[in-house]
Order: sequence, then C-alpha cells, then structure tokens
Amino acid sequence: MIRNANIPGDDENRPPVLELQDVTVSFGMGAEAYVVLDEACLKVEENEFVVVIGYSGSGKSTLISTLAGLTTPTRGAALYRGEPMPAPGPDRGIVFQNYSLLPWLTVVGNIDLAVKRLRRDLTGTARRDYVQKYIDMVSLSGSEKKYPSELSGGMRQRLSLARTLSMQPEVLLLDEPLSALDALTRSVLQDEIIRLWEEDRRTVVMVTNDVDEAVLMADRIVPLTPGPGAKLGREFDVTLPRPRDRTTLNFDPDYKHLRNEATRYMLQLSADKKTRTETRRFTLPDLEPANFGA
Ligand SMILES: Nc1ncnc2c1ncn2[C@@H]1O[C@H](COP(=O)(O)OP(=O)(O)OP(=O)(O)O)[C@@H](O)[C@H]1O
Repeated sequence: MIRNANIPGDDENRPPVLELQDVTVSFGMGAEAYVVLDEACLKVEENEFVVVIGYSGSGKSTLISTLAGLTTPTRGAALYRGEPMPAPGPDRGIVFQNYSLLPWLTVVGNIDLAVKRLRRDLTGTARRDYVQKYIDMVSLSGSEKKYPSELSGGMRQRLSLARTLSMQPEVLLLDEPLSALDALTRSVLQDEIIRLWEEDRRTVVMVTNDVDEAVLMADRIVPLTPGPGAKLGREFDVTLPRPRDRTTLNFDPDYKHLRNEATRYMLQLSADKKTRTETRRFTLPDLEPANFGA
C-alpha cells in the first residue's frame, strides 16, 4: 500500500508517538537562509519501525535531530505524544553515524556512565549485571576492558547501540547507524537491530540511504526528497512477514517488486530535481525585443 506522508491521515484516537506537522527547518537568515526541510509531515505510531531513506545531504540528520528535540523547527510543529517536542531526553535514544563514544572510557565505562545516571535503583552487582547484559546483547563479551580506539568500526557501532539500548528509551532514533560499516558487519548489525526490536518492540525511526536495508528492516519506508527544501514523499508500507530472511527475500516477488518500486521512485526524485535545477539555470527572462531604431 502506498500513502502520501504529506497528507496526514488520522485514524487513531491516541496521538502518534512522533509527529511533524508542516515542519520547515532552515539555517541562516534572510536571503542567506538555507531551507533544509520544507513543510515535512510525518506520523510515527507506537511500536512502528519507520525507515527514512534519502540522498546524502538531503536533510536526514536534520530530521532525526528534530525528532530528538535537538533542532527546533523554524516553522510548523514537532510533537511527542501530541505535546510540543520536549528537550532531548533519555526517552528518545539516539545512535549517531559517528558513534559519539567517550574515548577515555572502556566498553563497560561507556555503558555504565549512562546506566549510573538513569538507573539509580541499580547498584553494585545488579548494576554490573545490567551493563553486562547489554554488552552480551551486542556480542561485545570479551572486549569489556577495551577502549573505543581499540575497537573496530563495527564494534564501536555495537557499543554505541548497546549504550543507547541500556537507557531503555521509548523511542530509538538511528541516524545512519550502519553507514560506516563493511557489508558483512552491516548485515550482522541489521539482523541484531531487528532482533532487538522484535524482542522489545520500541518505536524506531532509522535513517539510511540504502533501499535494500530499508525494505529488509522497515514496517514503513518514508523517502526524503532531495534538498534543499526536502519534503517527505510517497510512503511505502512493507508488509513482508517477519522474521525476514535476506537470502529467501531475494527470491520473494513481493520483496523484489517493493524494492524496485522504491528504487524507481528515488531515482525519479533525483531526476526531477536535476530537471528543476537545469530549468532554473537555463531559463532566460521572457523579454520582448525592443526596437531602439528610428
Ligand atoms: N547547523 C547547520 N547550519 C547550517 N547548515 C546546516 C546545519 N545542519 C545541516 N546543515 C545543512 O543542511 C543540509 C542537510 O544536512 P543533513 O546533515 O541533515 O543531511 P543528511 O541527509 O543527513 O546528509 P548525509 O547523508 O551526508 O549525512 C546540508 O546541506 C547541511 O550543510
């Protein structure tokens, strides 16, 4: 089923977990202003796994940052459970592209720092066990005493994920968490994220530029049109049954159809943008030739 994200439908009584209402985000002032998001509309319901796909520089991080409460819309409204978006808090856990780990703390230390702050009820052995649970969950057992500089990219990304999960956020915001990884590590972590989500059913918004990743992981794919002035485009519901096995999916006609549709749509968005840019560049003013002769 295909819907348009910019025409919000309201068939739920309770407000969506996250909502963007005609959100415009621009940086700079006046003629210098750079419009990143232009009247973007989005609703994310409880327990949904939404994947936003978009080209590089289209405004994906800005979107995640707005959903986290780190960026305030220039116009429009960002809502959390029907209320104005509060300042960033532990209820919305973010995993950034660049891991954002504390280099002077070990694997245990990086997770424990978050746990110490948010789970004051846990002390001593209970806290150690709790931290270890998340280390085991992302398969970092054996690396507890290592520092981020001693970990591979994939291990750092897993640590970043474990730290965020240990905070037990209601909403998980994943900003291209897998983009820096090699293909094999990437697929291992894709499976891990899906497994963790299936276990715990948090509400997830994940950003990627990879259509295959989006179809494999999402309940719903929301494309971001190329910037500047990006909007959320035609949505794609992913109704493929879970658990999804990547090998089997390759032979699944529904998977292939959806993947092709989404890819075609993204390519069309890019072609449309190119046409718009070229038209702007080469359109001459509509002037009547003036006769300056006698
Ligand atoms: N604080 C800021 N001030 C000025 N411009 C900004 C700011 N943040 C983002 N931008 C601009 O907004 C545009 C979108 O940036 P954003 O990081 O959201 O895109 P993205 O889709 O996440 O990019 P990538 O895929 O390369 O990570 C870029 O042109 C960027 O330069």
